Amino acid sequence: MTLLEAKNLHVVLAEDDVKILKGLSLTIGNGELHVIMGPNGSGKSTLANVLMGNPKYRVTGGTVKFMNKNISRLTVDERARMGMFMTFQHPQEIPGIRLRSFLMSVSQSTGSRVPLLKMSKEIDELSLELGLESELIDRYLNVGFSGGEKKKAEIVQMNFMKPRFSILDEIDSGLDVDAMKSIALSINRFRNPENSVLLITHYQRLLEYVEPDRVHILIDGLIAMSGGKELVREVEENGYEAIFDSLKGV
Ligand SMILES: Nc1ncnc2c1ncn2[C@@H]1O[C@H](COP(=O)(O)OP(=O)(O)OP(=O)(O)O)[C@@H](O)[C@H]1O
Repeated sequence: MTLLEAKNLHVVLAEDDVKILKGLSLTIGNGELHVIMGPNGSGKSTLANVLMGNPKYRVTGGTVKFMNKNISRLTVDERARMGMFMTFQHPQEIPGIRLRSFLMSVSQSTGSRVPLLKMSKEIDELSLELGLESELIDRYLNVGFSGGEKKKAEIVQMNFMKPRFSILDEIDSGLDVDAMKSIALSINRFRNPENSVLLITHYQRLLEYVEPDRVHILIDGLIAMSGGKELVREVEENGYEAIFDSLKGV
């Protein structure tokens, strides 16, 4: 069953009408993990932001459906309440908010009746699993965290909130080998037939541990090619030039 369907998406920057996505279509089924790769500036983060409803971007054509509902007019908050979640390429520092209390209050605001002690224990277990010091989950969110610690904190949030659809924007950037492996294993443990994931990455390394259902190459605002894991290897070996050339029939 389809979980997310973007059809013929045309997107510009809200402030100056610069075209970024130029007719992009993407369908993701329940339980599937899709990977998006592409050259710098091709529109990967824009796609992530548009799916999540960031008002910096204006959709000038096309539709986005989530769980069969047209969500094009919904706010970020409304999309999050429907089960959409996004991690950021550069997670922001949020002084005043601690990860543990933030997660517990989000959970309560969505009607969870799980006792606080049990929630707190789950947060500890998830952090331990990722090798994130428990001291960090009681510190202000991302304040003074290293790059890798910020990414791990994002994955703790995903695992705790259990969103139907997670967009992971360069979750692997700046990670050492061990951190990369623990994040990959955590994504694998998170996967189930109900939860879908869109993974944006530049590298093959994470995909040594995470098995994608589909890989898409985004070039100049469009999905230029889709396929299996072999596409990742092709990109790693030949770069995007070879894909450009094959599209032009060179
Ligand atoms: N908020 C913004 N302000 C100005 N330009 C933007 C903004 N967001 C995106 N762009 C421009 O849109 C294009 C696509 O950017 P985007 O960040 O989506 O690319 P990307 O594929 O994620 O790149 P990278 O691999 O470098 O992260 C780029 O030319 C970028 O400069």
